[in-house]
Amino acid sequence: MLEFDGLHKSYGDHHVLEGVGFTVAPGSMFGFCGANGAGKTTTMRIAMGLARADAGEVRWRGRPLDEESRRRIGYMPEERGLYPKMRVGEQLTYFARLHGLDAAAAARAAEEWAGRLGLGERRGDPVEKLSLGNQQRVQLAAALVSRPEVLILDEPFSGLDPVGVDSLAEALLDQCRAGVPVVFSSHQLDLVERLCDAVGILARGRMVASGTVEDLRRRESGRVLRVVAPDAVAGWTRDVPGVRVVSERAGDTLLELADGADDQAVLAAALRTGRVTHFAWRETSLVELFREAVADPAPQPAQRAEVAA
Ligand SMILES: Nc1ncnc2c1ncn2[C@@H]1O[C@H](COP(=O)(O)OP(=O)(O)OP(=O)(O)O)[C@@H](O)[C@H]1O
Repeated sequence: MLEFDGLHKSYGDHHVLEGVGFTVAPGSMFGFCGANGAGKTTTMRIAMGLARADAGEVRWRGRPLDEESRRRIGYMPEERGLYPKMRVGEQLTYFARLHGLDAAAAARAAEEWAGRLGLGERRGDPVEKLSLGNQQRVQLAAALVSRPEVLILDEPFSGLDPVGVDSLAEALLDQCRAGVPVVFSSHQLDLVERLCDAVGILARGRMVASGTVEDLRRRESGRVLRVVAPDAVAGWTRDVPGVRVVSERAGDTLLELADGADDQAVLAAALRTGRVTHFAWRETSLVELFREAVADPAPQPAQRAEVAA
């Protein structure tokens, strides 16, 4: 297990992390989400020893990470760290050697990863001559080239075109299948939903939601039903208890049902308006779950009074 346990970090009086914790099992892909400035990079930098936690620790296989175990982690920093004038192939070989591969194994791994990430023909080019997206691929290859036991990647998909996204996604899924735990941060929630078997959402210095996307859906406060009844007029659900209208347009209605509200009573009310052409629970997207999780909690009455005073 890769365990992030009770991480606290402040810069001056700014509490960035206030007890962040999550675990990533071998062979699983963890999507680390949160608004800009939520603390994702800080969390990853602490894991890599580039920032010091005020409290808490990160463990791999039950032991706190140290310099030695970090050499077995493939890390892709947000601020990217390539040598612009060095050729792609040399650079990858260099990173592989830094992580302990011998010269022949490093050269083989560099060639393999350049090929797998679509950089085969660019091996002889200096990095600075590559487009940003291709530099991104080199950075990822640099994280993979040492056959890491763990992958920690800070926004690896940003700036990639759809083909780049697919080749990176395939490479990461391969790593997972080989038993590597993968953590990556991303604002591309559709991608996180597609690739990750677990997701964590960071807000206000804590993980406000974590689990599988299915878990998060189950924990959601209400369930959303879509009903299309072309002849219905606005307010047709008025008499059904526990139902809140989310949106209503030309007979196409989204409804949030409180726990215990009767969906069959909704159907009966819809049928009283005429034809019903669609009646189904709607799957909440990760984007909606994210919005709900990071929304500021409503202030308590006492706090409201303070604000008003
Ligand atoms: N060295 C530092 N000194 C002071 N404040 C810092 C430092 N590093 C990070 N911060 C602050 O910590 C907070 C969290 O930053 P961090 O980069 O970890 O967020 P993030 O979730 O990765 O954001 P993004 O999605 O925008 O990359 C921000 O408010 C940032 O300004």
